[in-house]
Amino acid sequence: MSIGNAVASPVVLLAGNPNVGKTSLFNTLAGMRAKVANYPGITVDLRKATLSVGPVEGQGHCQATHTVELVDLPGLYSMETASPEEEVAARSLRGELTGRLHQKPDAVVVVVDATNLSRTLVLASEVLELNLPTIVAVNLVDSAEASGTKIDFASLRERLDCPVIGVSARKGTGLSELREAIYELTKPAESPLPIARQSCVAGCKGCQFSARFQWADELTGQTVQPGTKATVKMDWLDRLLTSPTIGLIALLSVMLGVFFLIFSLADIPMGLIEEGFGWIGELAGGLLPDATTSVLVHAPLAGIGSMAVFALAYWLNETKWTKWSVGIAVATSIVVALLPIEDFRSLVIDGVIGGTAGVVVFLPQICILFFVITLLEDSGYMARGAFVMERIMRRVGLPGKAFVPMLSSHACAIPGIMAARTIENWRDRLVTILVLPLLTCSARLPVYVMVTALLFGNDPFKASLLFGAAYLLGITAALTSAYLLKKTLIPGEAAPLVLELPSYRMPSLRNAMMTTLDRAIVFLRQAGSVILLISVVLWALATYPKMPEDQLPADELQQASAQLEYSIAGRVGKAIEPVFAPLGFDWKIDVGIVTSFAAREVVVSTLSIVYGLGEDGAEDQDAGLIETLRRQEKPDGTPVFSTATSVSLLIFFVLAMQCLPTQVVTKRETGSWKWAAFQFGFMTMLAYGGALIAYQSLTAFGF
Ligand SMILES: Nc1nc2c(ncn2[C@@H]2O[C@H](COP(=O)(O)OP(=O)(O)OP(=O)(O)O)[C@@H](O)[C@H]2O)c(=O)[nH]1
Ligand SMILES: [Mg+2]
Repeated sequence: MSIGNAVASPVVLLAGNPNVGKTSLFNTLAGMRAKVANYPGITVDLRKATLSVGPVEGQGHCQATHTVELVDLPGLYSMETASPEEEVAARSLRGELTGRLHQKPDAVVVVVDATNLSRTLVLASEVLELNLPTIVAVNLVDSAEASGTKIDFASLRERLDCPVIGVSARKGTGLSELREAIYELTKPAESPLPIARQSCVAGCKGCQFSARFQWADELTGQTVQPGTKATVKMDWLDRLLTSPTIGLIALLSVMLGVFFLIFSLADIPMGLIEEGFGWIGELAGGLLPDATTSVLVHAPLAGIGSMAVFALAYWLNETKWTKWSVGIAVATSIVVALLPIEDFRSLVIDGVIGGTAGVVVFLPQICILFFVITLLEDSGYMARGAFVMERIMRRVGLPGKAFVPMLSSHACAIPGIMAARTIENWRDRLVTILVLPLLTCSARLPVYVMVTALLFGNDPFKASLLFGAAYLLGITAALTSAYLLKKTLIPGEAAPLVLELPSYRMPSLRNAMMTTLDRAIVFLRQAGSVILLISVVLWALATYPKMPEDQLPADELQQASAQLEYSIAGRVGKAIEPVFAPLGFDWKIDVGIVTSFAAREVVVSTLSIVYGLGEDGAEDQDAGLIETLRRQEKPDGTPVFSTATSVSLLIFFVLAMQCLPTQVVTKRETGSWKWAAFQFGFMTMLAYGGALIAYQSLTAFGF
């Protein structure tokens, strides 16, 4: 333990080759939920957790006596590294990253793969030579056992001269022993003996690498008895799945299957959520103060309610209560308290409930998507997909290593852009970062579902085809943009992928459920904070200023929409109408386009507020967003959401850069606002151009 910093817990590093299960072990040991998948290069930065350790007592339970800081490192193949994330791991091991960790490492757990000991022990030999207190954790013993492999742990322990423990991060075996071993190495000792291990490559100059491989091979030969139940040979399957044509067809079919599943399974839960919100709306309508309530009752009630909503949104978004945020909350609450009763009812029913309901109904689709994708990733299939895509990616000048960032960007561009750190070459990395936000992230899902439901409400097959087409458009746009960037602004050859195919592993249901839960929480948090607040602001913009009584049209059915046009949102929408008219958008859609530049999902809530307010009678809310949108007509009596307009809207949302947080991360990772601005510019142009072409050609053909 470092001297002079007596309170800090000992630092224990989890190191090892990529894909040996370090993060899985970290998650099970410390109860964390860091991202895990069956291909290398998932973890790209340090992650820390507190772990209680102690001796094993009685029933094999670990008696916690002190805590250590457990650090999950990115995987690395060797201490002599090339890529930035491997560098992070190597420097942490050498104790050079003391700025990020409290202190130099006190102990290391080298994780090796029981099903591939000879390869994964190579790094262990390098780590052991750092002469730190070290434990070798042989992970995946469940898989090794299943194939009948026998490992002589006692012999390994003796030859490596350090504790060697067989563990399974998946099944939880060996974890108490591992905790105890960590405890033994980190407990305060009177006068720790310096460690001086012998190098397995001593006396070998210039042949270090091959000498290490030879050493690891020999050691494995002496201590491992290969399984008699030879592992199921999947070579033929891999040949098919990684072949250029069949592999691509397989990948497309798998994805189409996933979308079909989304549409056929999400219907019922989506209906339930919609009904639930309808019911909440009715309940609120009944409970809220009405014209008969005294202002003395209504005003304080409204003020307190508003404060409660702010508290919820701040809490969900982990916003600190600063002078500013308290000021905004108090000021808004006072305004809300002073609202006329009718406006207050509309704020709650149309703004708060309508705005969040519009987005939350898409939760089932997001859950199903992440559940299935996580299972696919964990099984090892996605790594085969990587091989297929790699050929195409290399042709357009993207490095093979861009696959993982591209795959993560299908959840959210932010972790995708961070994952691009695995790409060594700066130009390659820059191009990858610039095109990643073109891939379909989960925030686009609500828009995709809305449009597909508008067009093919009752046909899950056609809906999944259109959905797939939107994904494909994103991928094609990303690849084409990368190609063009490589040809013009940022030239250079792309490095090929040197990825070995991970073996198929049984996907972990628990992992899939946890990932799904995480994504659901992120989504709901966003709905309950950012989207809720934007919805309220938007409601205000779409409600005020009020049209003077004497100007309201006599026909009651036209009053609401006249009032909407008179509001600030209406005026802005009308002002920019000429800009978007060639794309087939009316001014109400334009309001949605403008608000969604902060966050894409907002367009859905905007449309439900704008069209909800524009229709007479707020009671219409519980008809559901899709029904409301379908009913909308242009002055000439044709539907607003015609095929051409719907497709154009979809294309706009596939291609547009509408996410402030992503822009901030692009700036951080590229070191300059210039690239973030460039990204915004080219994507917006692409979106406008794509939607324009689609709308104009579809209308020309009479759609
Ligand atoms: N059967 C089995 N699978 C495991 C075990 N531990 C991890 N896995 C699987 O192995 C794969 C890789 O796990 P990760 O924890 O992401 O590996 P990692 O070492 O952190 O990988 P990088 O971060 O890419 O270096 C995942 O598919 C896990 O589900 C285990 O004990 N048994
Ligand atoms: Mg990891």
